[in-house]
Amino acid sequence: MSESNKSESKGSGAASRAAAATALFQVLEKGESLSTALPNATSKLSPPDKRLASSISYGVLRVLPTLNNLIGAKLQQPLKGKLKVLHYLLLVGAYQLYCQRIKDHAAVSATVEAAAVLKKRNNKALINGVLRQLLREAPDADENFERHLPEDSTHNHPRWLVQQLESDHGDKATSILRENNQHPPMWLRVNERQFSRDDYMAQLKSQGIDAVPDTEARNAIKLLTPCPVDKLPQFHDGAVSVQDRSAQLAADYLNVDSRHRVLDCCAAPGGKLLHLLERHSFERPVHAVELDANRIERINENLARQQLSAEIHCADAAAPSTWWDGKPFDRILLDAPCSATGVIRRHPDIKWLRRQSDITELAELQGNILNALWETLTPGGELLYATCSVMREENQSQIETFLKQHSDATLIPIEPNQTMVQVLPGDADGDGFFYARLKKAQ
Ligand SMILES: C[S@@+](CC[C@H](N)C(=O)[O-])C[C@H]1O[C@@H](n2cnc3c(N)ncnc32)[C@H](O)[C@@H]1O
Repeated sequence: MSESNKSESKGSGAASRAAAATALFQVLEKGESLSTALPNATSKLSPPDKRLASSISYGVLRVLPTLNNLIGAKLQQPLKGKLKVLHYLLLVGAYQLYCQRIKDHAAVSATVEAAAVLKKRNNKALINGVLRQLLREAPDADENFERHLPEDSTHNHPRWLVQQLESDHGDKATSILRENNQHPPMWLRVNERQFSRDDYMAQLKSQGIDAVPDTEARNAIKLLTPCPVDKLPQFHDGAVSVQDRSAQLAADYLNVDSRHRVLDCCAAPGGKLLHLLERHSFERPVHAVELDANRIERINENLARQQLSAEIHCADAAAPSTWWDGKPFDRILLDAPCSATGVIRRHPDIKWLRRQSDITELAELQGNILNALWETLTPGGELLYATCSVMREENQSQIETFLKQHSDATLIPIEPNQTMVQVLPGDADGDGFFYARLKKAQ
């Protein structure tokens, strides 16, 4: 390797650590979501450096309190103000040593160099000092490293969330907390217009990609190792999409056929909409409502990839007078905006961004949308209420309140003996989701 290549690779190692620290700073100090902060922080990095910055940032957010304890014990005083970003750089370093088990001097050097990338060259000695101490104490690769990590009694969750999960789920709270800290698998949805699931499984096998079918969601396949979508056979022709198996249950639970007039409410990025369109050749256009114009772009991209279409309204679902033509719908899917507490393993930033007060505010918003949509449903029609939340207030309590206020609404079972379905994170290796099916009296 030439001298210039050597310095480039050293520089890019530092750049990925600096980008991870910047993304973490934006999430934890500025309240940005990781899905916004990370692309901004890594925009100039090469694909491998992007992947490294991403795996470090996601990983740090999974075990944040544990790493904070580890760093806190090494610092004489907390890093504040303009130096705060260096606290996040230390977390990045500690994560590599303890959790990625990159117990190597090169990882430490790259993280120390990252201080310069962050324009904190004068503080390199501080980063070096703390990380060298951690390097000495971190376990060897074949040791049980977990016993070297400080205990965190809240399972690396904020206390309010632990308490709420215990109150809502009793004994199951511990397994939810544990699942939330796992790395989620990659699930695919096979487009049954193009392939049977068995045929697509065979395609994957021929490419050396190991996968298993889900036992319940009939289009769902779990990859045993995540892989870039470009490597998936005919991905760009719409043969498959990436979608968790629990989200795929919506298409079964909606109880829809091609004669129905259908509304997909709160539709972006269009995962469930596309699933419905792949399965049914509807006689009339499917309507979709979404408030966020930028996210509608995502629906349009997904429709274009699959060469499918829908009637899309950029509007507030809670105000039907602004988007509804007055013709009632036979089936409505309401995939309501929610706390996303069922998908923390995919979005660990949710643990730190969500506030307890958000839950009540979201429940109110969901209730408003649900009440407004009920007017647009035909007598005898059905509405499927869905969230990716595990909070009672957004789920069971929401539906119980609705039933009390609407004498023309009844719950119809989704599964035998189950009127409301709460899938918990990790059930069948899927995300946490809630479903309830409401029928309007004739
Ligand atoms: C859970 S996501 C929907 C996911 C989507 N159904 C899918 O399967 O890809 C909720 C969506 O609701 C949208 N939303 C939030 N408030 C809304 C409102 N008042 N009216 C319409 N859409 C809204 C959000 O912008 C977000 O895209």
